[in-house]
Amino acid sequence: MSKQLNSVLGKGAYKIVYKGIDRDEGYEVAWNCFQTTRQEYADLSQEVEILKRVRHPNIINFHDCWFSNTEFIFITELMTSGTLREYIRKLQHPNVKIVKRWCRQILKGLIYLHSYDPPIIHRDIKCDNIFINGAHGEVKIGDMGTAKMKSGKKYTVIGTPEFMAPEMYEEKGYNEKVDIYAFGMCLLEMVTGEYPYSECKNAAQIYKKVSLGLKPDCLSKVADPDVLALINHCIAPENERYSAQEAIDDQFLCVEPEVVVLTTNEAKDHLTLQVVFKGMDKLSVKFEFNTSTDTAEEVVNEMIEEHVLPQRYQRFITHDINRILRELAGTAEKKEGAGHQPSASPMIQGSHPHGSVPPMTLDTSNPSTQIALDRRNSNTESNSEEELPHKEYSPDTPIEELVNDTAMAYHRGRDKADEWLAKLKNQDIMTVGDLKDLQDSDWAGFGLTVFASRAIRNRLLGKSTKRPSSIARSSSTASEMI
Ligand SMILES: Nc1ncnc2c1ncn2[C@@H]1O[C@H](COP(=O)(O)OP(=O)(O)OP(=O)(O)O)[C@@H](O)[C@H]1O
Repeated sequence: MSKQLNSVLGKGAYKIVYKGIDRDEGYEVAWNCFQTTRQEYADLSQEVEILKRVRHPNIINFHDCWFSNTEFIFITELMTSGTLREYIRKLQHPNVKIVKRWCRQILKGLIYLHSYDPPIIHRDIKCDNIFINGAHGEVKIGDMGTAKMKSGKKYTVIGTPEFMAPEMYEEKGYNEKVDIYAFGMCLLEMVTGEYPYSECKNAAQIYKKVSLGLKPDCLSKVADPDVLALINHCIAPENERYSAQEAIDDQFLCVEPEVVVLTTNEAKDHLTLQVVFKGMDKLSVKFEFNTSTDTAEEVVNEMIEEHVLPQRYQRFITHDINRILRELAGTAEKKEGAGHQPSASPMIQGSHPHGSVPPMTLDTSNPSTQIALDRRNSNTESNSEEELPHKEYSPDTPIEELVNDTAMAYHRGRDKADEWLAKLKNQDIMTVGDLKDLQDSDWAGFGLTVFASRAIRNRLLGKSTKRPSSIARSSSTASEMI
């Protein structure tokens, strides 16, 4: 149950938003008050049911709602750093990196909404409805589901004229692509700092321009051809317009991977490497590399075949692994010249690095979803499940039992089991019952590798997939997430 606090977070044309506190959990929330009648509230029951089911890291969470007096009150996640619009004004011209980050997050939210059957259409995407949590630069879509509440009120147009696709003005009906049109206008505002169609004095003028197919004046100020192309794909006529997935796959938003060295063994011939996708904090692909037997080309091809990496990064990642191997070889030679180390052969494309390892980028900032690819040369771990007898776990079985059985089934040592346990316990998972009925997104939040998640789930569900790391079929491969 939440309690309203007196501080006003903001006022819009339709609602006042206060800060509130969730009395049970102790966290702060946004307390939204929307003037309505009991009948209108009752008419919204279907929308409310949908909103309660919507759960995505890039969409503001809807917690609870009720009718009181003349108000529809709904409690949502609190965002601490204001709206994207305020940020754009503050930063003047946000740099391209930030713009890409924002866009990817907004589009991930839209991909999620549009993947419902029938698709959930936001209908009022604009920079004032996109919120930021400054500390992590997290971006979330807000003002969900209010389009229907607002219809029939004194402002009859649903949406905001500047961001409304031409088909929204017509009587013919529209689909989820109206959100992509509005996203295109948001991107335009992000890169120019101007509200689209600011040359128009009122909604009627905007309507006239939009229905004549005239683009906003500030579009001519977009200098970057990639940005311009993406905006144009988003604000194109409905039948030519990008879907949310096509927009995120656009060249401008393509993420740039980088390969980093995580660990090496003492002989320096077994490396643990990681492909990190810049700007995609939660995604990385970790894999073993044996410099005696592997080549960058082979390893990358293998990961592409397993659908762990998208084909389009083949050249880039191969090149980056070879760069690392050359750097290792270079350091080895230097050391050799200085007489500190035994001789080292030049180490290009999989020859032997016997020299010492140079200081390399060690990315420890990325604890979350890692795809641990235990490749064929890994001499420590294997992914094939041993035929441990199937076991039914009752809900009150301590989580230790399930995790230890899983580790044993997949030949993982005590250390691994302890690492998995710590992560689960950190999220208050104490018994097998706590794991039942969890959604994919809950599992992703544990910070376990995809391998560990799948292995534990398989064990829990009594599945023997033989290859829990069969990343091609996993729900969060790089290729699906990028
Ligand atoms: N979840 C939230 N966390 C923090 N502040 C919020 C949140 N939701 C809304 N606000 C604040 O309240 C203000 C009013 O909310 P909002 O703009 O959604 O109202 P509205 O009446 O639906 O809007 P509009 O006039 O755009 O139709 C926002 O500008 C923002 O400052």
